Amino acid sequence: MAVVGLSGRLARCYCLRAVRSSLCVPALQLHVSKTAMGASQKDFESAVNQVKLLKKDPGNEVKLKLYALYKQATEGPCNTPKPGLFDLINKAKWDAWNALGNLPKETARQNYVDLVSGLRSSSDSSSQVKPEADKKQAGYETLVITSEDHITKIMLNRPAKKNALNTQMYQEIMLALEAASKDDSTITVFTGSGDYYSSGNDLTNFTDIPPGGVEEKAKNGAILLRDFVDCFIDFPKPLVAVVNGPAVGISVTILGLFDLVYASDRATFHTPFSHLGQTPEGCSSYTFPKIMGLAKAVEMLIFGKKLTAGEAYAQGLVTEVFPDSTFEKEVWTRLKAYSKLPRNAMRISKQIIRNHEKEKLHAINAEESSILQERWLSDECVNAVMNFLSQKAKL
Ligand SMILES: CCCCC/C=C/CC(=O)SCCNC(=O)CCNC(=O)[C@H](O)C(C)(C)COP(=O)(O)OP(=O)(O)OC[C@H]1O[C@@H](n2cnc3c(N)ncnc32)[C@H](O)[C@@H]1OP(=O)(O)O
Repeated sequence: MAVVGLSGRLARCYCLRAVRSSLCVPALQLHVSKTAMGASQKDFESAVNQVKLLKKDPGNEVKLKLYALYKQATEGPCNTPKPGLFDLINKAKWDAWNALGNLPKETARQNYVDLVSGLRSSSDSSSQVKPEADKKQAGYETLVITSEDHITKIMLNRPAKKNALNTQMYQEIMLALEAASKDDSTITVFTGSGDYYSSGNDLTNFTDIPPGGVEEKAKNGAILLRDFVDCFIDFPKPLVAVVNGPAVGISVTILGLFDLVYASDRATFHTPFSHLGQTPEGCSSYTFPKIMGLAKAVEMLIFGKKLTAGEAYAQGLVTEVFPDSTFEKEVWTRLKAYSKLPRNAMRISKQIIRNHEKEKLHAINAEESSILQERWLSDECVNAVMNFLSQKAKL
């Protein structure tokens, strides 16, 4: 009976794809609307990315203009109810969008591109950034991104929170992957700052409830999760995880979508899904049994067994383990050598190795996200998250 009920809900969730662009944030809309329009859509997407990288804050008035043009370009004339008088920020956004009336989508797109281009030139000419500092990409708050030696390094940067992934970090990672897929690096590397690689999903993500209530929260979370994991499935260049310390939850599951996983001997790998009333994501319900065999995958994904780096290596999740004392030096020497290999050959080899599974992975990701959408509303999950938050005095 549960299965019948669930499949009905799954079917409803598939239908949600059609309205996805009206529910999610710009970064996600960017991801799903790529094929919708012609040539200038590319310029528009690139302008959307460039906004995130502006070196100078353009100020609220310009931000509202950008917001309004973005909405008009992607959704057309303002079509949402006017926010209440005291909802000041959303009302200002609504007013700006509504003021564009019936401006055609194409014109809005062009105006957006022009506005960003103006902002970029004034931002570039006014900034006096030294070449050394240019290695670090601006515009990210939860990540530190550097490009050097043909390697783009994406470092999770919330060390005080053990690099837990909050909504902003999910969105910034998607943008960073989009940019890295197009930059001139040959390989892309993820790592964590501080003592953790990542403590997984930020459990306070569950506390910020929108006006539509917990159902809307769960629906948006499932869309975000699905788009996030899709970015990893589709990433075209060799993707490397440099696991500098413990890894939990989604930061572990998506390792199955990486091409190399190097771990410090201090790293551990933990997926406490049942403990949290949750279920596997990141395609791990498929990749883990494939990588380590069903028995070991079940131990991790259902029973939450925490693996040491050595165990994760023995089970095929980790490519190689290094002593913590020499970890950084050894790994980066290795990666610098790999990054000099011919870019196209590596890219095409990855395609050959991964492409025949892509469709399957997308379907699995959709199913896992949809099941989690239901789980997040369950008493089991709510109680577990409340428990963590109250222990940490977040409530
Ligand atoms: C779009 C949604 C997609 C959702 C996808 C779903 C994914 C599923 C998962 O990822 S499940 C995994 C969820 N993660 C956890 O369950 C880990 C929770 N954290 C802990 O158990 C511990 O914090 C620890 C073991 C990671 C570290 O313990 P330690 O005692 O060393 O450190 P603290 O607990 O004091 O942590 C320091 C501060 O960091 C905060 N923090 C750590 N992890 C998280 C987290 N996952 N979410 C939110 N906050 C986290 C912790 O609260 C401390 O904050 P404080 O200093 O302000 O108290």
